[in-house]
Amino acid sequence: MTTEQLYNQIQEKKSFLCVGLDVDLNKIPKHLLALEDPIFEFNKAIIDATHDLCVAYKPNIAFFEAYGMKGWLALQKTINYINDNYPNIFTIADAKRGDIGNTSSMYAKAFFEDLNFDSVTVAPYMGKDSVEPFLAFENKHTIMLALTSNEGAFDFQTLLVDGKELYKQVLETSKSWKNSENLMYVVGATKAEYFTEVRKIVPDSFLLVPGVGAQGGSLAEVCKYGMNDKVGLLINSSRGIIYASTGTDYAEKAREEALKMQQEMSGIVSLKFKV
Ligand SMILES: O=C(O)c1cc(=O)[nH]c(=O)n1[C@@H]1O[C@H](COP(=O)(O)O)[C@@H](O)[C@H]1O
Repeated sequence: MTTEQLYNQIQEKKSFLCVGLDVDLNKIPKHLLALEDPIFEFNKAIIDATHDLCVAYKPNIAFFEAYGMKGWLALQKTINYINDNYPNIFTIADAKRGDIGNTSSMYAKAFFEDLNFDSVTVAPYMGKDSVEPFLAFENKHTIMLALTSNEGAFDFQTLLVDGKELYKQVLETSKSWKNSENLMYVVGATKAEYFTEVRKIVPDSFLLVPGVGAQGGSLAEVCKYGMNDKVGLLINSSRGIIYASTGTDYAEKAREEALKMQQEMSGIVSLKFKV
């Protein structure tokens, strides 16, 4: 998918919501556990209930890998279900990969070719040759961690290197990499005050913004400081949407939560573009 197609979808749906699929068998409604593939059945119901309100889905790979072969099969069924039924929706494999070049190439193949995701999250710690193999794929996107939503972000990401915070160095340096137009960046919603600085370095890039909902970040604040001319944001909520209810009405309640976010986004988009 191209960023233009993603932007068109944002305009059409008046939404820049990404629903995170972080499926934990201890948290999903108990009646699903009797089914052959509870993870997929849970995802399918959430996707069917929210697809018109969001522009992206982000399965977090850890939540599938934790269940071994069954989990990986559920991941494959989930991505195929989205691609077959809602092909306009942007898909993010939240895998936070990155390794020496030839290994990164295999990670990229796994998520872009075998599973056919539109994007994958990547950690920048190993530098240029660990990220460029992901960037080589046309119309696929590499979402690199810049400033994360967790407390530990302050351990390294904001340390000064040559008088500049490390996350700023990461953003700046990555712009010189081959095919850097295929980069997007993760910036946590819990750090809204940093978005102004981020936008000075990457004014046009899409930012994946986790941390609203369960982690307490504010959608309005992120939009105030982080939005660009083309919105340029994908705001993720996982637990706040998918675990809105633990009863048989879980999909309905997930829709209600997604709708609340979409309505807030619709107001912001309409105001910004005066539509
Ligand atoms: O890359 C991510 O998606 C990510 C980066 C980050 O800085 N913080 C963060 O929470 N995430 C992911 O975003 C999701 C947030 O989930 P909730 O807090 O339940 O909305 C989880 O899948 C996290 O792994």
